[in-house]
Amino acid sequence: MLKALNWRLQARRGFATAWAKPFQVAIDGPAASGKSTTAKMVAQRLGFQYIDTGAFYRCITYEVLSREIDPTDPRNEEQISNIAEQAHIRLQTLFAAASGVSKDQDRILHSLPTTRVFLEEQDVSSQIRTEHVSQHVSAVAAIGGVRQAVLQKVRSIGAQDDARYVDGSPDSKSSTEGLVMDGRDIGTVVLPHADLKVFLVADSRVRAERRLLELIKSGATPAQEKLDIDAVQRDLERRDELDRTRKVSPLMKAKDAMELDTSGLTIETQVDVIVQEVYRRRKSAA
Ligand SMILES: Nc1ncnc2c1ncn2[C@@H]1O[C@H](COP(=O)(O)OP(=O)(O)O)[C@@H](O)[C@H]1O
Ligand SMILES: Nc1ccn([C@H]2C[C@H](O)[C@@H](COP(=O)(O)OP(=O)(O)O)O2)c(=O)n1
Repeated sequence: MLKALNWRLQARRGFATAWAKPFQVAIDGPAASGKSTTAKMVAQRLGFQYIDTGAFYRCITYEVLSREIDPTDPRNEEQISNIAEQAHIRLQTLFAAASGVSKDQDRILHSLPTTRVFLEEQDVSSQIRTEHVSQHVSAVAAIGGVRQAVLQKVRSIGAQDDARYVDGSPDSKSSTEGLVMDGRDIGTVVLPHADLKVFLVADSRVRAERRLLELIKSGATPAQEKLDIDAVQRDLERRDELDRTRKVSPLMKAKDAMELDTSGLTIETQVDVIVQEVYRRRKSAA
């Protein structure tokens, strides 16, 4: 009843002002399945806010490694949890000018929104994406105290009651209309009542090829990073195993999530499937 009234109001006043609770899209899945690329594009197409929860775990890992603390030693768990609790992390997503719908993968990637990540107001966007951080992040993310601290930080963004962490896009309506959040436990723990839950999967060889291409494009030559396709695939599978088997909020598909295998899909198609599903659910809730 209340929902129907809201949707009628929406028709008259526009989506941004009518719906008090933003439409929540939760995207989970294993490493390099396409979560962040898809989530950013969905957010851009719908004018929604985008929150990369993996960035929080990466920032904490970066800080832990900078202090030369071993994240795999259980004796360090309390110290690492304290670092997580005290860390001030802020995301700033900059949306590109409306690019319309394109089928050209390079053009699509070029017009992707960019997320800058600040740790204690220092821009650490590139430092948190190194292989060194990637190799240790699953161990840090498995610590209960770290998950508790990150959960608190990202939930407060999801509830829209703390603007400190996300500056949002230059388009202010994006933070009120809806929200796309990606990670490992968004549909199961962070946003259990999300309006749409998506679980992205892809063959591990395909994911390794994509990740390798991404690393090469970012300037890391295979020789520098000692990378080859088998090593990248092994590392992705090792991280997935750690993420799936940890005790606290492991990576898993929520019962009510829609599974999407991106192995044979173009980026444009996977974005389109989700955007159409958001439209369909909005319509049926009206
Ligand atoms: N359908 C697709 N076809 C080709 N490349 C893709 C596809 N989906 C994602 N990618 C690429 O794969 C890489 C990993 O995607 P990303 O979104 O970073 O994954 P995740 O956030 O799940 O780790 C990126 O370089 C991205 O551009
Ligand atoms: N909600 C989340 C998000 C990320 N994590 C963990 C698991 C991942 O190994 C790391 C990094 O996540 P991120 O999404 O940045 O990693 P990939 O881009 O998929 O390689 O953080 C998590 O446990 N829960």
